Amino acid sequence: MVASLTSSRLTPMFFTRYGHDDDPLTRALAPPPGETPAQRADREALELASQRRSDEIDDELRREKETERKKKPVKLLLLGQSESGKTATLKNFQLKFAGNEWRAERDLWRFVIVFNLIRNVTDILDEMAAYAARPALLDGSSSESDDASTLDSFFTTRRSGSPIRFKDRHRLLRTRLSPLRQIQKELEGALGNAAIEVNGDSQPSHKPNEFSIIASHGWKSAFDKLKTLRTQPVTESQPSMGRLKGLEEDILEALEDYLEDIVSLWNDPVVREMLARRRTHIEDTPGFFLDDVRRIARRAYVPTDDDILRSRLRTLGVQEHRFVFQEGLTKGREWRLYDVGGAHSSRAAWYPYFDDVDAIIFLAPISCFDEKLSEDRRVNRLEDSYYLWKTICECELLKYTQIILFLNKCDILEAKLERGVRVQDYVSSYGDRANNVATASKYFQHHFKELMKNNSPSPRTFYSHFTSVVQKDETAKTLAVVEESILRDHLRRADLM
Ligand SMILES: Nc1nc2c(ncn2[C@@H]2O[C@H](COP(=O)(O)OP(=O)(O)OP(=O)(O)O)[C@@H](O)[C@H]2O)c(=O)[nH]1
Ligand SMILES: [Mg+2]
Repeated sequence: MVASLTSSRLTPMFFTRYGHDDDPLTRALAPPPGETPAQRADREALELASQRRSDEIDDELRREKETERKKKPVKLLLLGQSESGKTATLKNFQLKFAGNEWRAERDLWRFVIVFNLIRNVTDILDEMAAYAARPALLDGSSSESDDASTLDSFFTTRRSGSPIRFKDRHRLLRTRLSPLRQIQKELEGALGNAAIEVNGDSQPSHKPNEFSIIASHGWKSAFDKLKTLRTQPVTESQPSMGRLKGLEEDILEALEDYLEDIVSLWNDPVVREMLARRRTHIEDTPGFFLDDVRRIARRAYVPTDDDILRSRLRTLGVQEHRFVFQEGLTKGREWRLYDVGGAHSSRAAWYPYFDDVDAIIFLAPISCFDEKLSEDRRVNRLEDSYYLWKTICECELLKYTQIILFLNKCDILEAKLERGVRVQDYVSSYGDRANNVATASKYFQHHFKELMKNNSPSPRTFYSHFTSVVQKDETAKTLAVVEESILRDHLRRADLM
């Protein structure tokens, strides 16, 4: 190198000032004057030995760096509005990559599933009561006066001139099933704040501080609480500790006692008609288990993977889940998944996590084009997803972070369109495109892609997947692709550091 520089570029002046003989380093490295052949051999042997040692140290440093690189946890943030499927995606990660933890928690999910089932029942009872209170409004004729206003007598209403009449059996069902409300309350107490859904403007009265970092609310903390309650001995000073055992027994007895009534309520044509008139698609709501009541209301019931994926416990604040992957490309490596609460009140807690994540999975439920946010009934859910997506794409702090979009709830979208709900009635720009799942999902995907392109601070790749994250086999395939893509970025980042 020096030779070529010497011949082609350096000036005579350079040689005058920095000639080899004058260079201090050259002088220091030069053999001592008058060195004998034996001294020279000793010196060269010494130099060789120190070179070998230096190479060994370099190798050691390289190995240490490689080990560090392999050990560095992969950090993944799950974002999206409430009920978009973030926690369900996290469950799929655990199911596919960390089966031991998944199996260890299986029996605890029973509490959540039974809680969801009981809430399905009390939701129907609430709908009946609400309908009884305001039947005329619901049929679009506010002037209509009905001949009954309470469920205790009967209620009637009119649609296409045909009255609905609730009979004594409905009153009886309502009375007999009302003790389930107490069990629901106790389960809410055992599972914590995550069990309390926000509806409309109403907030839970004991609303927690949702802005704390790693807020202790969600499935993880609910299960920690259950585990403690389950293992603690009953003592007089701590009578509450034995409550879980008592609660478990109460639940099992109640489910056996009320099984036939629950089935009757759900299969009753008059109740179904009332739900239809109230436009309450209870079968599309999160944590719907009424079709499985005979399977679930048994002592021997063990939750299946599908049941767990379909169960619902909302997340508040941000929850960190650490798994050492037992499968996949990153087997042996720790992943830290941050599952956030998607409701408006939880969103301020997201920001501190943007700084140091390898990737984001953004969940956009595309079935919800005709729905409103539960925490703010004025806001269309699809519009809210677009808005959130745009905010994430334009964030400077996330400029170099890989963002993967899951266009989720495709199964519900398909069912909805087959039921005759028309996208164009809610999304005017949809025009007269075909009202089927393939066309609609592509249309929504295009909109998300455009938002990313137009709002990212610098060009980035648009990664997207059509998902129904309650379908575990399909989701497992998607997650394998996602794992590879995140790992690639993660290693690139680790190399840069
Ligand atoms: N049918 C269907 N249900 C889904 C899908 N994704 C999620 N769900 C269900 O929707 C409900 C809500 O999902 P979660 O994963 O709890 O939603 P989240 O985004 O974590 O909601 P927050 O914790 O409130 O922010 C659960 O009962 C899920 O089982 C889907 O693709 N299809
Ligand atoms: Mg959640």
